[in-house]
Amino acid sequence: MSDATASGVRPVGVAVLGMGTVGTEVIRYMTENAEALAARIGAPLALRGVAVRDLTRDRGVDPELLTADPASLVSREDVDVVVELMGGIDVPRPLLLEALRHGKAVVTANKALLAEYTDELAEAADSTRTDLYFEAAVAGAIPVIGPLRRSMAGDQVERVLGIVNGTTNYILSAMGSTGADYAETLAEASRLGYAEADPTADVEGYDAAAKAAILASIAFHSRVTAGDVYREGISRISPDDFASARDMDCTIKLLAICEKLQREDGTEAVSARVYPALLPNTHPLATVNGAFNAVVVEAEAAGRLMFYGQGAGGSPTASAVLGDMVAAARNKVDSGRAPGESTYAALPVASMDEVSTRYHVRMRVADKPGVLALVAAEFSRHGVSIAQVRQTEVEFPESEMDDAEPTAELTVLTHRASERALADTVAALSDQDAVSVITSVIRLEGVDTE
Ligand SMILES: NC(=O)c1ccc[n+]([C@@H]2O[C@H](COP(=O)([O-])OP(=O)(O)OC[C@H]3O[C@@H](n4cnc5c(N)ncnc54)[C@H](O)[C@@H]3O)[C@@H](O)[C@H]2O)c1
Ligand SMILES: N[C@@H](CCO)C(=O)O
Ligand code: NA
Repeated sequence: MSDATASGVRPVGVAVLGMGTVGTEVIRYMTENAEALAARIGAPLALRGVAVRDLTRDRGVDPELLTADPASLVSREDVDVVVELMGGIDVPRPLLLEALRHGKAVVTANKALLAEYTDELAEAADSTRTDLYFEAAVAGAIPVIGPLRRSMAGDQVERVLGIVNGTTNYILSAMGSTGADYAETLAEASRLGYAEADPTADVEGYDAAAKAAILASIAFHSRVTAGDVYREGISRISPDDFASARDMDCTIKLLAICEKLQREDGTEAVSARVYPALLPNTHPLATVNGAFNAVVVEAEAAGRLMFYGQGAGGSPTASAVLGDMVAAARNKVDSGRAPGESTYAALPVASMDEVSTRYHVRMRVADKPGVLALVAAEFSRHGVSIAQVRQTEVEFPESEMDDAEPTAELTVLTHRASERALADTVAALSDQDAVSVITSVIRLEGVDTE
């Protein structure tokens, strides 16, 4: 570490890579609350440099500290903690490896990077016995990585169920309350600044899948990467799906689900998946609306815990980053180290075919004798047990009345069944002449009953 201050305490040197939405807030709070942070750490934080792309912009930071070359900061003698808030994978990956190999503690909010490369980052941190912190990478301000890594380190986590993407939760909440369709609501989310210019990572579930990978790895002491996570986005959810959910006292949420599965041979595996699912209105996650996030953790001894709050935005995300910076800086002052990554359990990742859940299947069928029996027979033939069936008559606009055959909409709620059995049932139903279309298949989560 570098020079001592007037009080004789050596400051903890900090380099911040990236000064965008989150980086700007981190530096602002770090400056405004410098005294309080110094008291909590036992030494002041000293900002040694900030990597930015555009050196000409006034950012309220001493221009001497700005550099367009992040590599020049990561191995500097007077830098102890490297805070990465640039985003992306290819640029930060070698920078953070370099920082860790030089013994710098790393704090990052970069879920995309962590969901692919935690292994090599953790290995680099181990090689110099330094820290790798990433609370902000999952559910922004909400403390969830810290509790899983530390507070629950003595328990056996069985399941993690979360709403971990604010953009999609905003869209689904708005669709549920206004009856608007997906495209209209996405446009509104963009207008309000919730959705990014390219919303693909959010609406197609990639962002949530990265977070699910990080959560599953920590919760089950195993290695799960983004590519291991089964993923479906929300773009096919329609106002009719919400109407049908309401009829069942349910809502629809994009869920990240990480759970331990018992395989047929008695061994255990991890399932990590992201998809929009029906959730009973009585479930604690059903009331999480707008851009908020929440994560429910179920563990053997603790039972069910719920973490709720702001999962995105400059200030909330900065809160998590600053918490990690304080912890990392304290460890530098005390020569301590945070709990590292533990993957001792090395559980394999289960395929989606091994997952079983309940399903809500909507289809349009010919409204004539024998059709209900035929549909029921297909479910039965594939070993899928039906829990409820609802039938409504489809009313056609007057202009189409002359050609229209009598048609019914059938809604079938199943008991728990395997993905494979359900997929086979749907394929068989689609081949039936009496079934004109399978309108939607949505899983039902958050119910304890079979
Ligand atoms: N914004 C949020 O709500 C939020 C929440 C949780 C996690 N995160 C994560 O935090 C990170 C930062 O997000 P953000 O919203 O602040 O992004 P941002 O795009 O607003 O900021 C990133 C900044 O990094 C700079 N940058 C990128 N590459 C650079 C390079 N090579 N050299 C110098 N500067 C470079 C960009 O110019 C930009 O100013 C991302 O990994 C993101 O996934 C963001
Ligand atoms: N795009 C993310 C930001 C937080 O990771 C979201 O909507 O939740
Ligand atoms: Na968090």
